[in-house]
Amino acid sequence: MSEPVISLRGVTAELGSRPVLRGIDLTVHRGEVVALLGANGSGKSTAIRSVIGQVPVSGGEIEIFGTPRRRFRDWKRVGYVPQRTTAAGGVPATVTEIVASGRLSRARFGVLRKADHEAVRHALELVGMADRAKDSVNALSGGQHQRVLIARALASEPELLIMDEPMAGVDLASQEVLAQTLREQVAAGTTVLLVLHELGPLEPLIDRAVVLRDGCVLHDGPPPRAVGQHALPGHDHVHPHAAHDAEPIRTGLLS
Ligand SMILES: Nc1ncnc2c1ncn2[C@@H]1O[C@H](COP(=O)(O)OP(=O)(O)OP(=O)(O)O)[C@@H](O)[C@H]1O
Repeated sequence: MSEPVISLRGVTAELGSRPVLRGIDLTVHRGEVVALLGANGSGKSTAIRSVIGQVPVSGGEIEIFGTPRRRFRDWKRVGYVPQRTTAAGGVPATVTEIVASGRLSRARFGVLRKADHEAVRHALELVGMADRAKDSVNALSGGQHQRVLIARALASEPELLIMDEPMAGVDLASQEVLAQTLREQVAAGTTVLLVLHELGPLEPLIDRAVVLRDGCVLHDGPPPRAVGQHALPGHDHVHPHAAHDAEPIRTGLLS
């Protein structure tokens, strides 16, 4: 197996006085696409925010590209799409400016050069938003905001993409566009960890699913075929690739 790009071992975190991560083990290897699944409040966002350093951990170890997270500085290698939020947070900015902000980590002395501007334009093309480049982000719909945030993450041409529900609020046609974009990124070797509620058009891309429940890993293995009826509490799921005598996996995604 190739080297781990993300590694969490026994990670615990509290928010307020509430234990939110209660000993998470999670490894994502180079080139893998791993979906983080689980019910609302199970700790998915907190887990990925602990990886990018937005949530302090109280125990365990996190490594990114083999470096302890505390010492990791090479953020240009990482693209992050936060859980759905407006791209500018009410600040007046154009679509290009937001996406360009994702390129700054690669720009020397914070100055964008021709190649950087091209990367920004390319990222906008990848998410089908090139025609809105000059528009104010405040004039975009929720799903368009989401696509701009994805373009911002892609603009630094990251080796690792961490995305929190990237498809939230995105219509099906645009989901297909984004799935195709992601497929190309993955084919080019990008590693992906993403929070999802439904596998949807991304399903064929997912190598592994990690299901959280109450801040613990409930399942780490083949993705469930459907995050719907099949995932209801108590439903015994046998993955079609599993051996015939394999133990059913209780995904319990929604419990
Ligand atoms: N800032 C905060 N302060 C206190 N508790 C928080 C805070 N943010 C999240 N929590 C709590 O931590 C738990 C995990 O939240 P988290 O956002 O990680 O869940 P999630 O699995 O991503 O959920 P969802 O599917 O709803 O996005 C929840 O019980 C939530 O109430």
